[in-house]
Amino acid sequence: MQIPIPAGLQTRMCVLGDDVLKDIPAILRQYWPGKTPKIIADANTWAAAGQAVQDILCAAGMAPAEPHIYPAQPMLHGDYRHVVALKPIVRGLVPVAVGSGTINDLVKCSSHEAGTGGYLCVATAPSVDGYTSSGAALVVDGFKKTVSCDAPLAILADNAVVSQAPMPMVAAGYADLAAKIVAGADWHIADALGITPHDQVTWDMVQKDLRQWLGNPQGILERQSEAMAGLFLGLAATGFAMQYYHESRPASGAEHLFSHIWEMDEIEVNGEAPSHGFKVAVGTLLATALMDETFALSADAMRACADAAPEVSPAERRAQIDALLGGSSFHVGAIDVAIGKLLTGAALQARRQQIIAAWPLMQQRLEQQLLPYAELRRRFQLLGCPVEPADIGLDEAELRKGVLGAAMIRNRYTILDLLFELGQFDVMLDRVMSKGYFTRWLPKAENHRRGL
Ligand SMILES: NC(=O)C1=CN([C@@H]2O[C@H](COP(=O)(O)OP(=O)(O)OC[C@H]3O[C@@H](n4cnc5c(N)ncnc54)[C@H](OP(=O)(O)O)[C@@H]3O)[C@@H](O)[C@H]2O)C=CC1
Ligand SMILES: O=C(CO)COP(=O)(O)O
Repeated sequence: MQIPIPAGLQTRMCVLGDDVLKDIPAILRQYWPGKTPKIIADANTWAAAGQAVQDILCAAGMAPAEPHIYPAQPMLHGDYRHVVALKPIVRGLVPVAVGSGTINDLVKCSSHEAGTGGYLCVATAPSVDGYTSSGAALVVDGFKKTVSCDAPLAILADNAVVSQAPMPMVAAGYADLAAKIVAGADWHIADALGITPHDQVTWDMVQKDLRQWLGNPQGILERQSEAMAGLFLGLAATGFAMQYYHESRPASGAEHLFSHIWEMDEIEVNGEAPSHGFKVAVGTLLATALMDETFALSADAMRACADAAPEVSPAERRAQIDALLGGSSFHVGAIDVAIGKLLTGAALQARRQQIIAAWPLMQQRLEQQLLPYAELRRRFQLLGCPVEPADIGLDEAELRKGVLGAAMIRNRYTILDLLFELGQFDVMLDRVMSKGYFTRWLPKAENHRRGL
């Protein structure tokens, strides 16, 4: 199946199908005539598809370079330091990324910076929406950000490989796709306030068929071909939306920001970092709960709460940032972002009025947009996604830190900014924590990381 590519994107082809790896030599000759391919994989993805691709290249007389294979352990992370190391390795060659989100991001960024004229991505799991996007989600000097870089020229996904990927990776992809529901709600909020207006073409790329792609979790659990294809198609379409929009707003809202804080804090469960999609699953439930609690209030009730809430001065905000993130590698970045977007005085009052005026519109849009919390949780549970903070190694303090810190690290207007500006951040967080949305946190005594 040729996955449709919106006009004007860098990506030239995206194929999901049976036995597609054999087409790789022809694709390489078409887009990179006369150049030498080099596979970048890790031990797991080498076994899943890398060796097969190398054999196909050799059999086709393409004389591929020696593959670059990362060990399976310690697990590879999307850290910019790997990009620095990879750049000289891929320079002058055609990089062929064989792997999932991390390998793809490392190859995407290093190919771009080494000027290879693009790269070929061979996806090995339906675990993320990043294959088709034009950014790489990387930790740069301790700060998780999306680094802008060219998208792959071609993406191939072989059914036999992606549909046999480990179920936790499939579930992670489902959660990354389900996150687009709540990320869309965040965009509705920003649009209703005139801060980030919708781009209809981008919006439709993600949201038009989203409920259909997500609608058969049982089929995904059973690895039914149509349901699996829908999952991959949805993730690919979302990546294309990021590529088209030139940033990740169509794919990410508060739920991703929570996940970034937890990733930067290197949370672990049983000694392993939970996957991107698993952190996003808990983030998606958390953001849904925050939105449900917030918009359960009428405009009048929210106005009364906001009127009684004191404003936060730059010095007070700075103290909050220092207290929460001081000593972490992302402290300085957070100061720039969070102080930069802080509203005070007349500007804050004007924003509060604007929010209250747009309240009925936001309520109506979010009611249509959001999946009920219980249904979202049921689907995640069915697929084996985490649904409780303890499932991804969070104690109560770390969960709170994710929410408070998420509001400090990105200049993207979400429910978190709205709550902060209304002076209702702590109130709504306390409600979510006390009303049974979550019941299992890691006991503080078991959290040995960083002396939390
Ligand atoms: N650029 C963007 O727009 C986006 C980027 N991301 C980023 O993607 C990263 C997460 O990617 P994700 O795919 O979840 O995880 P990883 O790429 O980190 O892979 C997790 C594990 O799965 C293994 N694996 C992959 N495919 C197979 C397979 N077919 N069979 C067996 N094992 C397999 C990998 O092996 P091995 O370790 O050997 O590779 C690895 O051990 C994060 O850094 C996230 O921020 C996420 C969304 C969007
Ligand atoms: O992970 C992403 C989308 O799934 C990228 O989003 P961010 O903008 O939060 O980095």
